[in-house]
Order: sequence, then C-alpha cells, then structure tokens
Amino acid sequence: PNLATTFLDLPLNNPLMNASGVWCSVGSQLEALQESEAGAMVTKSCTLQPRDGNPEPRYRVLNGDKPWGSINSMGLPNEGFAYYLRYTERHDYESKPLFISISGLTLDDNLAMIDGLKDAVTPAILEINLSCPNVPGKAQLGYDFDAMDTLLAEVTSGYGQRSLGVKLPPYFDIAHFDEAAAILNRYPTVAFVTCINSIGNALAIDIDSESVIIKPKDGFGGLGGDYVLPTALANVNAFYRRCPEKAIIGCGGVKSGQEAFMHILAGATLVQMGTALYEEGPGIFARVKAELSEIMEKKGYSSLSQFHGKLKTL
Ligand SMILES: O=C(O)c1[nH]c(=O)[nH]c(=O)c1Cl
Repeated sequence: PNLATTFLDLPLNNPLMNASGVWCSVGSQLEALQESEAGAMVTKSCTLQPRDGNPEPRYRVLNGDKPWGSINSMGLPNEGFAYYLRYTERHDYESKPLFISISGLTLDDNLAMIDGLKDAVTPAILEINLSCPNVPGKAQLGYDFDAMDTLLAEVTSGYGQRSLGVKLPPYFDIAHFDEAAAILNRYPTVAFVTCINSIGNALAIDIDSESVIIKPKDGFGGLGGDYVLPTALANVNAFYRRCPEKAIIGCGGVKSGQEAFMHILAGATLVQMGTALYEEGPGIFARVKAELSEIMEKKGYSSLSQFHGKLKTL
C-alpha cells in the first residue's frame, strides 16, 4: 500500500506527524523529527517572547503501568518566535513539510508574529493555536466565538492570500460544531483545521498521596491519549462534514495504525500524535506507518484516498 498523500499541494511520504508541543520545542528535538519517519512536523506553539511556562511537575502519564493518557499544564513554555522562525529557515523542506505553530498571548502578539512570517520566504505552513488551556488568566480563544472571529479577520488580512490553519479545542455540542464551522467557513484562506487540542482542565488524583499529580493550577490540566480518542474522532468528522473546502488534520488518541486509520476514515488528511510520541519517542512514526500499511493491506486498500472520509453510518 502507498501511504503517500498531499497537503496544500505539498507531497508527503505519509500522513503522520507530531502534535504541536510534543518533541518540538528545541533544535535537538526538531532535528530528531526531521530525521524520523514522520511525513511532516510542527514546532511547539510559540509566543512573541520566550517563556519558561508553569512550574513542574507539569506533565504526567495517567495510571502508572497501564497509562490511558496524559495530563499536562505546561503553560506554553517555548524559545520565542524568533527561534522557531530561524528553524523554518534551516529546515530541509525536501525531506518533509514543516508547520509552525503560534499562540500569541494577545491579538497584537499574534499579528506581530504573522507580520514576521508573511514576508518570510520559507514554505512553512502556519497553524494558529486557538486552544491552549493552560495559561492562567487566558481563556481559550476557541471557546470565545466572537474573539475567534475577530482574530481570524485580523490574522487572515495580515497574512494576505497565504493559506493557514487553526488548532481547535474539542467541542462537545452540535450547536458549537455548527457555530465554529460557520465562522471558519467565512475565511477561505483558512485552508485547514486541526482537531483536537487536549481536553482542557481535567483533574487526576493519586489515592496513595491523596493529592493531585501536577503542580500548576491546583492539578488541573489538559487531557490527552486514549481518553480523548472518541472526542477527537467526533471533532474531526464534525468539521470534515461542515467544512468541505478545508482539509482536516486529526489529533487525539493516536497510538497505533488502528487509531490513525479511524482518523483518516473520519476525514483527517494528516494525523498528529502527542501523548504516544511523548512516551515512545520519534521511533513511533516507523511503527505506526507499518501498522497503518498492514491494515490497508488486509483491507485491500492501495492508497489513503480509497478510504479517506469514507466513514459509514448505520
Ligand atoms: O500548556 C501548554 O503549553 C499547552 N498544552 C496543551 O495541551 N495544549 C496547548 O495548546 C498548549 Cl500551548
């Protein structure tokens, strides 16, 4: 079977990539992704200035030996926009496409980063993060539809005719799928939607210590891993159905070829891995590629297009 695909007219060897935030904050990690079997890669969401982020412990896998997922409240630690812009200038675009994720703390910061990017000659693809749940005092843009609309109006005009994408939080209500999609569909240069970011503000408890397990925010943090797969699939399919002109990138609960296959069936063109990558490292891409290929072989599919978005209903 052939795992090759295209995204915004760029060729990819396979549809797998990292989720922003995982294994992509510093040069050594980015180089490891570059060397890995990932079909594409994305940088850690950045702010205009470097940030230390929240106090540790701020990431934990949940339930010890049999982890069902992760909880994190990193707090947007990153090396700052200029660092990632420099990486976009030294990335090997022949080997795989690069996405750059920005998550400005203010509209002005987002516009400043957009301004820095729009003149850049690099073909890095912009993914704007509207869904960081862990910056104390900063509500998620993705849950404030007016603010999201205003940001998209400003950002798309600042970015001109260049295509870009948005990273959305999970939604849990059909009316919210409808409203978010209606906003996105008013911005034709928003060429893709990445669903989902972590399920925000979960709480994990350790009964031995009778305590929370991460330090920031009294233990509240974003949930990833097996726990979020059904919600991730729903968001991928909801936006796939509602935004026929846009590509969907699936993220959430992918740890093997099985979940990658589900995301593609639900409408994802590319598939991101976060928690599973954090735990296994960049070798995961070769493993999941082989597993996806085996599933396709068994089902008689020779290309992704033969089942992409072909989820059946009853
Ligand atoms: O705490 C974080 O850095 C973080 N953590 C997440 O789970 N999603 C995000 O978008 C971000 Cl920005």
